[in-house]
Amino acid sequence: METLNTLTINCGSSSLKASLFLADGQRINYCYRQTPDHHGNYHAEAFEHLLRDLKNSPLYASKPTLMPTLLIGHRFVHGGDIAEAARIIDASERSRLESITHLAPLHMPSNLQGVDICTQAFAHQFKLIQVACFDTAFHHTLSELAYRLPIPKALDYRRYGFHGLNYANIAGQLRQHLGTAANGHIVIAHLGSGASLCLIKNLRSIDTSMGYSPAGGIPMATRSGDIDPGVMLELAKKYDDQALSTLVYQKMGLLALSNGESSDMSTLITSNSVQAKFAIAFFTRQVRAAIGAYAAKVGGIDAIVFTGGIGEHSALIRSMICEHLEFMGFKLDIEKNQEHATILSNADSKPILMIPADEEAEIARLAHSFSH
Ligand SMILES: Nc1ncnc2c1ncn2[C@@H]1O[C@H](COP(=O)(O)OP(=O)(O)O)[C@@H](O)[C@H]1O
Ligand SMILES: CC(=O)OP(=O)(O)O
Ligand SMILES: [Mg+2]
Repeated sequence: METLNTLTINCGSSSLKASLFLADGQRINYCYRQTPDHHGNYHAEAFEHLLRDLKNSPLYASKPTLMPTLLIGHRFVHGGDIAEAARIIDASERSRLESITHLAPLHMPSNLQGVDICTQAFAHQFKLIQVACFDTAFHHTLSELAYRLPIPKALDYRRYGFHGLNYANIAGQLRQHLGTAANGHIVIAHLGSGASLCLIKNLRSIDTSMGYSPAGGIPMATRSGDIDPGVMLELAKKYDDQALSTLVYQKMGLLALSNGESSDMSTLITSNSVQAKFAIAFFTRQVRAAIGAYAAKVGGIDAIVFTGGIGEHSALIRSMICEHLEFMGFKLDIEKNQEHATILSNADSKPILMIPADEEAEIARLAHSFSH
């Protein structure tokens, strides 16, 4: 396969992460943070910073006579009903993606904007190949028991599941850490600004906490996760569509549980307030409950993997989640947990791992399949 310079773009709900994978094997990472409780177009400023930084990157270092090809892989949080992990972004794919934008309003508008910004910034200097890589694709292995919602089939809503690019990348690394045990029942807890869990078996998704949209599942920075449909019915009487969407995606979760103090976990951890402690206790209890539910569904789980900004960096949150999981055979090693080691568990515990999220590596791998 021809190796091309590849740029990956990943708009998270609190960040813009990009990586440049250069043809010579070099990798350069870029990360720009923003508060997730902004309205509307909140990745625009981050894109400006990225373009400025890319101007000074090795991408522009050589001056070839022919127009070089640049492969750009974009993380698209929602892929809709298609099973492919990635697609070339042509006019028809673009309009298909536009038609499902409302299903992930914190991500999809920025995902599409990223494509336009890249076209404007690079099309005059590079031959562009832009590829959409889908978070939903990893969950196409879910059985009907896992993807059906308890509503009439004719309504045609299902569980899609998200964070799949990171789950796929982690699944690809598990054999190296666990050997054949990697084929067991493993819960991956992706705890970032958006948060979800995935139960895998034979390295494939068999259940996941997010549902039809990335608003479902466990509570997140500003999203509630699953709540009583009766509450939604009451809220629908009080708010119009736009206000209700803003409430559900931007004003709930940790931000609401901490009575508005912060949606950011590291800020909550450093706070001494009662409401910050309450939000943390609520979050960790819900993550633990999701792990327990998966264990009960399949008769026990063999390993737990923490990933995502919180899962990677917070020893406190990991220890609060694992505190009551000893009965399932999971015990953290206090020192390894503090050191953020890859294997966090005690010698007499089932494996507990920490694997950094690297959606970019998976995006680059998928994009490369379109390089010729
Ligand atoms: N050292 C830390 N301790 C606790 N939380 C942290 C730490 N570092 C990052 N986080 C949290 O990780 C979250 C962001 O995770 P990330 O996966 O980067 O989000 P996203 O991809 O959705 O933008 C924020 O809540 C942030 O506070
Ligand atoms: C799907 C999702 O919520 O992604 P992120 O955690 O990057 O916001
Ligand atoms: Mg993310």
